[in-house]
Amino acid sequence: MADTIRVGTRGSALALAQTEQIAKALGRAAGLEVELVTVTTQGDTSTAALASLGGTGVFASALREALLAGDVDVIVHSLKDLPTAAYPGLVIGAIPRRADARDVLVARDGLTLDTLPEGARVGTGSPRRVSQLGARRPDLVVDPGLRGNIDTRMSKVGAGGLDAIILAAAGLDRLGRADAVTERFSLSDWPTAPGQGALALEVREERASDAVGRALAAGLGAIDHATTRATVTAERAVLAGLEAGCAAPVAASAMVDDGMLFLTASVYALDGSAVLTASHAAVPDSTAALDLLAAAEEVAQRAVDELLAAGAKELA
Ligand SMILES: NCc1[nH]cc(CCC(=O)O)c1CC(=O)O
Repeated sequence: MADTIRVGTRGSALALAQTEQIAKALGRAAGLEVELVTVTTQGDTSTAALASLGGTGVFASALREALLAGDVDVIVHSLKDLPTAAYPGLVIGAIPRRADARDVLVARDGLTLDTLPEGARVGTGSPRRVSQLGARRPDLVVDPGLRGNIDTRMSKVGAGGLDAIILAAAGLDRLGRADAVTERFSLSDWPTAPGQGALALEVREERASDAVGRALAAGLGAIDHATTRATVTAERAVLAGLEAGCAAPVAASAMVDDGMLFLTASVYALDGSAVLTASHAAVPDSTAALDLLAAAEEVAQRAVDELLAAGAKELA
């Protein structure tokens, strides 16, 4: 490894924006130069439905091959697009502080979910969002074909034939497009995808032990955010525990407040006709602070047990 860290990223505007931001912070923390290397993935070039390409994992695999081959030293993922299974030879080196985990509505004429007229067309390709829309506004028409980068999706609103689309707040915020948002949904009644709004920096398990390798390890440690790591660990453990494929309608939202960890997880029937929700908390005892990572696994297990007992498999 030279004394430049090569950071692998997808080539979409959002991927480049978020990788640039975090790579700069990593370089500063490590005291090293950073260089962005764009890796094209099948998920970017194909217009086929994500599910037919093997799910959101298509975004990760080309990056991971470049990392394993030594073409880059670190890769940056949107955590919600990263499959929960461990990848041989690679580890998550850092999970930085999470951005806004909420979903937002981008609608014509300042409309909100409550004020969209009956029969309005709302675009989203996410099964979770389709289910949530069906539960909240069964009278709306969902256009499930919405794919492509964020600019393409936003151009469909208004003159493009859709009345609204639903997107992740984090993506719009990182691209500087928050001005287009007409409503931010509260996480308590519209929980979002496990890991939404968080990034993961992945590295090779076998670290270089030279000065640059040590500086990279120190930099990763400095940008890692323990609270985010705990909350996304809880959320992703729900996904793994339900043995849900990445396209399954599962939402999970965890938070740490005053040393306690709270988790709410929901599983949806695709048509929005039913939803199962489990909420659990881990509270420290009077003698010791919570081990947040252990608590994350433990609350997730309780939520999964409750959801499975309530029939989540039959729904999802
Ligand atoms: N599904 C694609 C995807 N993956 C990550 C984000 C951006 C937000 C994030 O970091 O969670 C988006 C766009 C979206 O869902 O609107």
